[in-house]
Amino acid sequence: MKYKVLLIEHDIVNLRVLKRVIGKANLDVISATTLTQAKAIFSNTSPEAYLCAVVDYNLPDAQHGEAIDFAIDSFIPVVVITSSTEDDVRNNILSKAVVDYIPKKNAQIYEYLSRLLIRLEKNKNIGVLVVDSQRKQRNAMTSLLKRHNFITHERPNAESLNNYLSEHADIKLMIIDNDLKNEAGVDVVADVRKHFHKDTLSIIGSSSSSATEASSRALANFIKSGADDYLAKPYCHEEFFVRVIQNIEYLEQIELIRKTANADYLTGLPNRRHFFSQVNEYLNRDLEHKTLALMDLDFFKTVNDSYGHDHGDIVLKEFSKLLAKHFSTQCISRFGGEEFCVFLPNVSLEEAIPLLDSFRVAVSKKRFIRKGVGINCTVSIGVTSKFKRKVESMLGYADENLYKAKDGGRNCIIGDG
Ligand SMILES: Nc1nc2c(ncn2[C@@H]2O[C@H](COP(=O)(O)OP(=O)(O)OP(=O)(O)O)[C@@H](O)[C@H]2O)c(=O)[nH]1
Repeated sequence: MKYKVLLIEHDIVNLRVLKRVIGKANLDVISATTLTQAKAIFSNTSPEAYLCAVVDYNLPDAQHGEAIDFAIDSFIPVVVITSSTEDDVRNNILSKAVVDYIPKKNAQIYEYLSRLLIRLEKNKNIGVLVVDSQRKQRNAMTSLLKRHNFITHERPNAESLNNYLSEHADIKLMIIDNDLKNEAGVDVVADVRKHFHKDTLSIIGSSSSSATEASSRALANFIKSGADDYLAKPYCHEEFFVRVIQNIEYLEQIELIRKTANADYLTGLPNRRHFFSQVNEYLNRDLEHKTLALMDLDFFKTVNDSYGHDHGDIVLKEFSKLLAKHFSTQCISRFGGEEFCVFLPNVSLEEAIPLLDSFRVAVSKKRFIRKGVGINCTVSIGVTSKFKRKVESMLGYADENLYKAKDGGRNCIIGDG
């Protein structure tokens, strides 16, 4: 779903630039130059369709931030932009439940806004769990989190916490108070860490000790027990968001590194190393059937030589998409060059051959087009269900069959004889 952003800005030049920035973030812009106009537009739509509103503090018909109140009352998160440098304007803005406040100083604000919009959209799929015995504290945190579009979860204690986390895969961050009714937060963190690794769940410990020494002891205890960060109460909103965002971004970076390490650079398919680790997991499960197919595009050198390397790359990418579509529930991989592999767990050789053959036919019928030039390609496939302890043995048998398929004229499948 493509979200909308309600933009209320009276300066025409700025309006044009902001529209471009928001459009570039792949969001639909609904713009108005006055509050009256914004109200008229908004009356026909539901707030759920909006990611946020970007609102100028000073509008011709709303000179003191009234447009902010309108957006908040309409349940849309608000980002305020203003050219005012006065302290009372800043204080007035920050006294309202806004997401952020951006002074119109220089061109950098557009870059900042662009990153903020992307963050707000991503947050819609990210859950944050607040574990605190005090309802007031839980409400204060969840209301701040909702402002930034997070999915919020609350628990008054640690009862069945591991089950709750397992059942809610959207939760990427847990903020936990140390003074829970029947347990210390640090002990709960130590237990949670037995089941949820730092790569998949971030934890911020929290406590309301007013003494500096006690607070720094709580921090050390939390970190030693497996938390990633610490938030002392009372906290200011900006510190709260900085810590939340930093911990979420850390997880996103880990995820990005993991994806990059596991993917083939050209096609995005799992690479050979990742394929081996996936298949080995299946092999440890003692499956009834195990089938593996090795595939190789036919005369691919001729494709490169006749149409150029770029066209060859397009063929490899399109072939990969087709492979992923046909074998969406199996383990697939680009092994390198024009060689691909599919592991079909719990599929017998007899069941696999028609599936693989329908893929072979689909490849032979596809026109791989680049810059208006279309070419056809075929694929040879060697398939096996023979297995001796390791995946490498299956690859050896599949390779022998692939060799026979090439030798037998290509564009065909050869199974165990
Ligand atoms: N465009 C492109 N070509 C690649 C890539 N990796 C390997 N190749 C090319 O794939 C071709 C493989 O050629 P060969 O091993 O001779 O095999 P073939 O021409 O497909 O012939 P058969 O396998 O016998 O049907 C070579 O020209 C490689 O340069 C790549 O990432 N992109």
